Amino acid sequence: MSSQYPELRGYYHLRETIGSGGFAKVKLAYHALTGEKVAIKIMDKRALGEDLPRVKTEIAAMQELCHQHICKLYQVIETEEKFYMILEYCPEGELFDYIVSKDRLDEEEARIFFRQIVAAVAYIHNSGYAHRDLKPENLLLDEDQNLKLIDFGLCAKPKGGMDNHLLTCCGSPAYAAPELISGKQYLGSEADIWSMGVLLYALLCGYLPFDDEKLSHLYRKIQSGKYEVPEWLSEETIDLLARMLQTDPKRRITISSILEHPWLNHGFNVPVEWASKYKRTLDDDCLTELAVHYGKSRQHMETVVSRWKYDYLTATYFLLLEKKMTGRPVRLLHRPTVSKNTPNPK
Ligand SMILES: Cn1cc(Br)cc1C(=O)Nc1[nH]nc2c1CN(C(=O)N[C@H](CN1CCCC1)c1ccccc1)C21CC1
Repeated sequence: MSSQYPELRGYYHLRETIGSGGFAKVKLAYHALTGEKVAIKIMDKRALGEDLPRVKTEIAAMQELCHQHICKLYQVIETEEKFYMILEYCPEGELFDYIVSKDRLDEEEARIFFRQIVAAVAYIHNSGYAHRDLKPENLLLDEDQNLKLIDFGLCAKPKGGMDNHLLTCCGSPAYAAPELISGKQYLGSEADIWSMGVLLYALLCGYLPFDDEKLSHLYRKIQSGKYEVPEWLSEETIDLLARMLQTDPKRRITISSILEHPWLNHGFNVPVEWASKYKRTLDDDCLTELAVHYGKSRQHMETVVSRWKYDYLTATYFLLLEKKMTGRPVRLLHRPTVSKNTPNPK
């Protein structure tokens, strides 16, 4: 198998394919030095065609975005024919499948998830990005049922900041804002708020507010802004949904007002902590373990890690940090885990 992916040999031990889309596939793998599970998104450049810029967009965005509710990028490998993105592994799969398995979520459970989604989007917008493809398929669950946002291939970082308008129509139709499908100029942040409204509705109802087999009929429904309000929704829920699914983007609720909305804070006495929990400074224990492993000084490791080249060292640092944040020993495997195709050293 690794003969098919020679660039990964010795660094990652590949396992089964866990996802495959048009121009990409995602495989489970183990990072050799830490033994940690990762998800490797493998894209073939030829198959990508004119979608190639999307990959560069996604890589650039994910290198800048470091947040507890955004799927972490550890390493990027580019070869003649392929891109490899080594990403955080989320063992519980897509939020989409979770909603389907439960029909719909009750308010308490939906609120816990939605607070995490709002935290991720507030952080992205504050970093000057808009995701533009928010939907339950792009939200994965980790082992603690925490949400991780993925697929930044359609995200935008408007030049000159978030007040500059975008034009490209993208994302999934059922989650697309009226101004986006009418081909008008739009603000990525406002379009994201609309998609979050559709997402919240899907969490609480188990079906979409605007749906139709015929695309033209779906567009008409979205532009009407009319949707069915089931009797199990509370007043506060109905109020928040109405403010997010506001067809006029200039009257639509902003992310900062969502953070203060009664529904989001019902039963909580702390506001949503949307700032990144990742520190700017490098972690001492991780640097020390790296220094011991590579036989270099701690100072040298700090200098090299700080270059954030998203190479194997960046991945090893982040995965050591992951072990520390989840209360496990900050240790590298001195003899990397032997996989069936690692030849015994002579
Ligand atoms: C499905 N599943 C079930 C279990 Br259990 C774990 C998973 C799983 O996929 N876990 C997982 N961890 N980390 C990742 C994944 C999936 N995954 C993904 O990036 N998955 C996306 C899913 N997109 C949603 C809409 C279109 C495609 C993907 C993108 C291209 C090709 C295939 C899949 C990453 C790498 C970030």
